[in-house]
Amino acid sequence: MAAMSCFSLARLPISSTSSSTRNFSCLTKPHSMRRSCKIVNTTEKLEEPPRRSANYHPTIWDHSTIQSIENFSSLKGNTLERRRESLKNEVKLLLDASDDPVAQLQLIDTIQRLGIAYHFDNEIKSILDRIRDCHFDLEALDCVHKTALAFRLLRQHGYDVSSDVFQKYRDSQGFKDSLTDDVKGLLSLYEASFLSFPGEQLMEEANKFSVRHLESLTQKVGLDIEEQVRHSLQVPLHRRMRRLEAREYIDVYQREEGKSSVLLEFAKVDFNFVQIIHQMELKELSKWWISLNLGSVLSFTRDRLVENYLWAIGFVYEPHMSKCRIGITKAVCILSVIDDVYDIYGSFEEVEILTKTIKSWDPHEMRNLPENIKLCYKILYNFIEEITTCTLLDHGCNVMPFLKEEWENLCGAFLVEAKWFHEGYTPSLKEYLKNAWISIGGPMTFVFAYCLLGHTLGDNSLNCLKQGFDPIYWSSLILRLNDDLGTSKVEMERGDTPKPIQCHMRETDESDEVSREYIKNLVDHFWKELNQESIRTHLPKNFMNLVTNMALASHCIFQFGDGIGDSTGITKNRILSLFFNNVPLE
Ligand SMILES: CC(C)=CCC/C(C)=C/CC/C(C)=C/COP(=O)(O)OP(=O)(O)O
Repeated sequence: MAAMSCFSLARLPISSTSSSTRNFSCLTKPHSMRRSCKIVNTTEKLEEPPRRSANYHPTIWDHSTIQSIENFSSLKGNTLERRRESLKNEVKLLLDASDDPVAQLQLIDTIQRLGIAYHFDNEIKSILDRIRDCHFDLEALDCVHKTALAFRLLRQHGYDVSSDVFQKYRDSQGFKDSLTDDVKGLLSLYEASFLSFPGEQLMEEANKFSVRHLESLTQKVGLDIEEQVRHSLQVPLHRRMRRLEAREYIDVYQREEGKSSVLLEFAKVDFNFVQIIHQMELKELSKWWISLNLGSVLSFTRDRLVENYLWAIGFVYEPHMSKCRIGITKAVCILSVIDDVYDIYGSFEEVEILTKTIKSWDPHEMRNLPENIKLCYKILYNFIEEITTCTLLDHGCNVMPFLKEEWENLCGAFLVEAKWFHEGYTPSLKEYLKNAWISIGGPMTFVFAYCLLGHTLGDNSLNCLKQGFDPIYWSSLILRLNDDLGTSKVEMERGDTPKPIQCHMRETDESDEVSREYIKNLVDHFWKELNQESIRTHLPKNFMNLVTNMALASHCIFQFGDGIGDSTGITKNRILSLFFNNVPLE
C-alpha cells in the first residue's frame, strides 16, 4: 500500500460567501472587450476587474423534487427485481436456442439496441468467438443486409474483419444498381459504413452510395422504416448514446411484427429497474451539489448537475457502475465551473494565479484571489482527495499524483486559450487542436473513470493507461469538435477564443458554411481513427467502451446546438424520458 504520508488527505474547509464576494457584479460586456486587471502588489487583493457573464439560464431542475423521489432502498428482492431475474434467464435461453449465425447476430443486435446486452457479455462473446473460429464465411452470405450486419457487429466487438466482404456487391461501376430496391440492405450497409478505418475507400463508397439512395427513397416502405431511415441519416447507430437508444428503440421494437415478447418485457423491466438506481444516484449527487455552497459562483457558471449526470449516463449507464458514474458527474460539474472561471469570469491575471495554484497545489498561492474563485479551487482539491481516498481504500494504491497531473494539464490548456483570447490571437487549426483535445477535459475524465471503474488497480495501472493513450486522443478530439460545432456561435458572440471553424476560415478564406462542413468531415475522420484504435488497443474492453461512449455522447449532447448551456429544449425532454418517466408496463 502506498504510504499515507506521501499526500495530504485533509480537506479544505468550504466557508460561506464572504461579503466582498457578494459585491461582485456580473456585467455583460460587448464581445470585443478584453479582460484586464492590475495586480496592486503581491499581498493585497487584486483590483476588481470588469466581469463578464454568459447569461446562462438557472437550473431547470428543482433539488427538493429530486430529493423527494421515492426511496427505493428496498429495491433488492422486490417484485420488479424478481421479474427481471426470471426474464433474464429466459433471454439467455433465446441466445442459446439458435445455431444459425445470422439469427444469432440479429438477436445480438436487437439485445444491444434494447440496452440489455450488458447482462449477456459472456454469451455474446462466445457466440462471436464461435462465428470467428468457425471461419463463418461472410463472403458467402447472400444478401447485403446480412453481410453488413455481421461486419458491423464483429468490428464493433473488436474483431478484425476486412471490408473486402463487400466486394461481391460491386461491379465495375461501383455498388450494384440492384441494391437500390433493398431498403433494409441499404440501411444496414449505411450503418456498417460508420465502422470504417482510415483509408478504406470501399467503405467511403458504401457510405456515399447508401446515403444517396436512402435520401431519395421513392418506394413505399411503411412509416416505421421511413422513420428509422430518417433517424439513421441524422445519427447512425454507431454514434447514438446507448441509454437513449434503448429508450427510443423499446417503442420502435414494440411495434415490430416479429418481436419477441420476452425480449420486449425484459427490456422494459430492466429499463425501469436501472432508472430507479439512476434516481438514487441523482439524489446523492443533488445532496453533494447543495453541500458545495456554490451561491457565490452560480452567478457566472453553469448550474447543470442533472445535465452533467446525462453526460455520465452517456458514458456508462450499467447499474453496477454507480461509483464511476457519480465520480464522473462530479468531475464534469467541477470542470464546467472551472472552465467558466477561465472563459468568462476571471481576469487573465486571476486565471494565471489559479493555474499556478493548481500546479503547486498550495492554497496559499491564491491568497489574492476573490473568495468565489478560491471556492472553486477548494471544491476541486476536496474532490481529488475524495477520489484518492476511495481508490486507496479499494485498491491500496495512491492515484493522487495522476489525478493532480491531469488537472494541471487541463488548467494549463485552459490558460493557453485564455491567453489567446487576452491577446486577440487566432491560432492555426493545428495549433488549436493540439491544445483543445486536452482543454475539453477528455483525458482528465478518463483518468478519473479508470480509477473508478471497479477493475483491479495497481501502482503501475495508470502508467499503462498513458501508453495506450491513442483511443483517448481520438475520442477527445471528437468530443472537442462536436462541442465547438454546437457551442461556437454563441461563444463567439459572447467573446471567446477562436474556435476551429474560425481558425479554418482564417487559414483558408472559406465561408462559415464550408468551414463547418470541413470540421464535420474531420469528425468523420477521427471516428475512423478511433474505430481502428479500438481494435488495436490493449486497454481493457470495458474501459475501451467508455472511450467510445464519450465520443458518441458528444453527438447526442451537441446534436442541436449547446445542449448543456441551453438545456431547456431537447435535453430537458431526454432527461425526463431517461430519469423521471418510466416505461409503461402492460
Ligand atoms: C461522456 C462523458 C462523461 C463526457 C464528459 C465529457 C466532458 C469532459 C465534457 C465536458 C463538458 C464541458 C463542461 C465542456 C466545456 O464546455 P464549453 O463548451 O464551455 O468548452 P470550451 O470552453 O472549451 O469551449
